[in-house]
Amino acid sequence: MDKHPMYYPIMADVADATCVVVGGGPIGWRKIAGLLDCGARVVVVSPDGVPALEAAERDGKLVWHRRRFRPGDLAGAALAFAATNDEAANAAVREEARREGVLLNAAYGADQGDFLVPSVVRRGRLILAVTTGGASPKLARRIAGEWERTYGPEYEAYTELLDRLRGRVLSSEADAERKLLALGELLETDALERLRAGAPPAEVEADCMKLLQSKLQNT
Ligand SMILES: C[C@@]1(CC(=O)O)C2=NC(=C\c3[nH]c(c(CCC(=O)O)c3CC(=O)O)Cc3[nH]c(c(CC(=O)O)c3CCC(=O)O)/C=C3\N/C(=C\2)[C@@H](CCC(=O)O)[C@]3(C)CC(=O)O)/[C@H]1CCC(=O)O
Ligand SMILES: NC(=O)c1ccc[n+]([C@@H]2O[C@H](COP(=O)([O-])OP(=O)(O)OC[C@H]3O[C@@H](n4cnc5c(N)ncnc54)[C@H](O)[C@@H]3O)[C@@H](O)[C@H]2O)c1
Repeated sequence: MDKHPMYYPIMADVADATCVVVGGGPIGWRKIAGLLDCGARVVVVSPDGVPALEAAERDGKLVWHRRRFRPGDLAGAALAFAATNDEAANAAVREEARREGVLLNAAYGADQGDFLVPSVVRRGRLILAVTTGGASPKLARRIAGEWERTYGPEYEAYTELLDRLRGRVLSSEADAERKLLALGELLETDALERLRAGAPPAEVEADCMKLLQSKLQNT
């Protein structure tokens, strides 16, 4: 078996980071759309592009240089994306990324870049991401599809509820041992089922807190 990279998974905050996407076809656009969703400053280099790219430029959402890639285009970039259909251009982007120390996503082949874009399910702050390391993007997509069904929209409110409850437990007056006990109970309530059934989050939170209070007080 070939040796594959031991990818180090991270969740990157790209808000206001300059991300250069080279190539404005459907694949380049998929990366651009994902970056815009995360608040990145997107710079596109491509002689032409899909209609959605035209619209995004018109709306002032990104900067688009309508020309072929040239050395210097990655200056100041935090991340770079090579998504052209031209082998020489993709290789030129790769060379410059190496030289400049810019992390590169190579849409044309997993082994050509520094990082991969996974398939993602978002439920607010809860983010599920999966990759096959380039073996089968379709399998990654399928697994994310399964997660879509398992982790429904209620998980967004549930995650926020857990965050608030956790904060309330940690900032309570109870001693450390009782806090730990209460934290251990956080996932043992019926909050998820109730949120799924449409109960108001504030009501669920109040009931959960009552339960946790008993752990914080009488042990
Ligand atoms: C997850 C996702 C994210 C995204 O792109 O945003 C993504 N590919 C997605 C879908 C997808 N891509 C392809 C198909 C057609 C079926 C097939 O070929 O299997 C489908 C299925 C579909 O569209 O349903 C074709 C394809 N993909 C790559 C190559 C080049 C090569 O491998 O040589 C070729 C052949 C091109 C050719 O024909 O020449 C390369 C990459 N694609 C990756 C990510 C990275 C590895 C991730 C991993 O292995 O897990 C990597 C290495 C680089 C990267 O782009 O980061 C996105 C799902 C989005 C979602 O979840 O909605
Ligand atoms: N990662 C993935 O999921 C995935 C899926 C399918 C294909 N791919 C790969 O991604 C590549 C792009 O796919 P696509 O469907 O968007 O292709 P496409 O041919 O529709 O678009 C390529 C874009 O690159 C631009 N381009 C060409 N030469 C350039 C240069 N020198 N400088 C800047 N821009 C240049 C073109 O003008 C065009 O806008 C494919 O060739 C394939 O290798 C990746």
